[in-house]
This record gives sequence, structure tokens and C-alpha cells, in this order.
Amino acid sequence: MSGSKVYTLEEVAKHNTKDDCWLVIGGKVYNVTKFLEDHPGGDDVLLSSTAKDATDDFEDVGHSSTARAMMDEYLVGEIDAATIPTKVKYTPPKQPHYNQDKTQEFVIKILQFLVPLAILGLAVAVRMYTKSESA
Ligand code: HEM
Repeated sequence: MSGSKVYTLEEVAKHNTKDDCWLVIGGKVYNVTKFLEDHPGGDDVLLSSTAKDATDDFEDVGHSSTARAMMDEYLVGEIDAATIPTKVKYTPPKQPHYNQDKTQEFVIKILQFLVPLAILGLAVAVRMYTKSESA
């Protein structure tokens, strides 16, 4: 069959059974019905990759060049890319920039250092004062 026919994802999605199984991989449409039983990865994985863009599924397995060469045999056409729902891109929520002004942080650090020192100084002063009084 020629590989020039353009299918919509909706059309391809109808072929999702063991007796009629089409896949969309890399913008192309493959009729893998006859290959289901011979697929080294099993027929279940192929069936579960129907009715969608299976490119990622196919690539994630890391298929060999032999596997890629086999694909031509099952090519029936191309997919109308506009019919493939675009991936929802995850954009992380914008984090508010806390403590952009570092002055406060700096003052706290200084105080953390100075306060114990002041207490120590006070303790020494009190000690010296009480000592000289008792003497
Ligand atoms: C026309 C499409 C496909 C062809 C011709 C094909 C062919 C092959 C071949 C020849 C292998 C043996 C290992 C290798 O040579 O890489 C294989 C393994 C495998 N394939 Fe596919 N495959 C196709 C699509 C898919 C899809 C859509 C999936 C979905 C996940 C898939 C999943 C797997 C898995 C899980 C293995 C087994 C890997 C392992 O256990 O080592 N294949 N395939």
C-alpha cells in the first residue's frame, strides 16, 4: 500500500483491536495487525499504544535499527498532525521571590552573633561587679 494517504487520529483510532491494529509512530501510520503475534514485545503493548501518538512509547523501548527497518512493511500512510492533541506542557508555577532584600537576613545573622556575646558580656560584668562589692 502507498504511504501517502493522510489519516486523522480519529480514523486511526478505530483500528484498535487484535484483528485490526493501527499505530501512529513518528508522524506515520502503520497497520501492524499481521505483526501483532510476531512482535517480540507482545501484542498487548501494541494494542495499548493504539488511538494515540505512540512515538514516545516506541522510542522509550529503544527499538533497534532492525525494528525500525521492519516498520516500512506496515506503513499505510501519514497522520494529520493537527488531529493529534498537543501535549500539555507542564510549566511550574512561578515561585515568589522570597527575601529578595537580603538586608533583613543579614541583620538577623548579626543579631544571632551579637546577642549571645552581649549576654556573656553582661554576665561577666555582673560577676565582676558583685565580686568587687563583696570584696
Ligand atoms: C511498527 C511498530 C513496531 C515494530 C516494527 C516493533 C518491532 C520490535 C522488535 C523487532 C523488537 C525486538 C527488539 C528490537 O529489535 O528492538 C521489539 C521489542 C519490543 N517492542 Fe516493539 N515494535 C513496534 C512498536 C512498538 C510499540 C508501539 C511499543 C509500545 C510500547 C513496543 C514495545 C516493545 C517492547 C516492550 C519490546 C520488548 C523489549 C524487550 O523486552 O527487550 N513496540 N519491537
